[in-house]
Amino acid sequence: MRDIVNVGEDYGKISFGQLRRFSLREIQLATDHFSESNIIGQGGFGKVYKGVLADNTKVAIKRLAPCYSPGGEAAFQREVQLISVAFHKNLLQLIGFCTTPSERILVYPFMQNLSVANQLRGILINCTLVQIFILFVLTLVMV
Ligand SMILES: Nc1ncnc2c1ncn2[C@@H]1O[C@H](COP(=O)(O)OP(=O)(O)OP(=O)(O)O)[C@@H](O)[C@H]1O
Repeated sequence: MRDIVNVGEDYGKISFGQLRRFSLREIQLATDHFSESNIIGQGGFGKVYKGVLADNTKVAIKRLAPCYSPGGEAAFQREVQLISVAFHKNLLQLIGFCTTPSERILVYPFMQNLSVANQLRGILINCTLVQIFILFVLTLVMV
């Protein structure tokens, strides 16, 4: 049986499954008030923060970028609805969400591998840039 959560006049009634609804205060405490030092990634949806909940659970907190609107609200509803009904062994299960007039946030389990993969991608890009720079300098020296 799915919970129907009324999240405000703008949203209407949305089915969110068995998701936990977090208060903004809980999210702020988990991320140390969205501290820059807790940013672990940036996706099309917005910034992703590492967080620790009151029960010590490590989470990844996706904060919808304000500039994502006007499509942002619809995208948020779609993402929450789709993820709340999608159960698959390869799909990261959404823990919960937080929504206020100014914030739309998704809470996922923290995956160390995802974060490491992102860091490796950054290192790889940096290495490629260094290689291009070295090739450029060598070309200048040889000409
Ligand atoms: N659950 C998670 N645990 C750890 N790190 C995560 C988690 N989710 C996202 N991240 C980090 O945040 C980054 C951005 O993730 P996000 O899912 O927002 O965007 P994306 O994977 O680039 O795809 P999209 O195109 O949907 O935005 C990832 O590359 C990863 O480093």
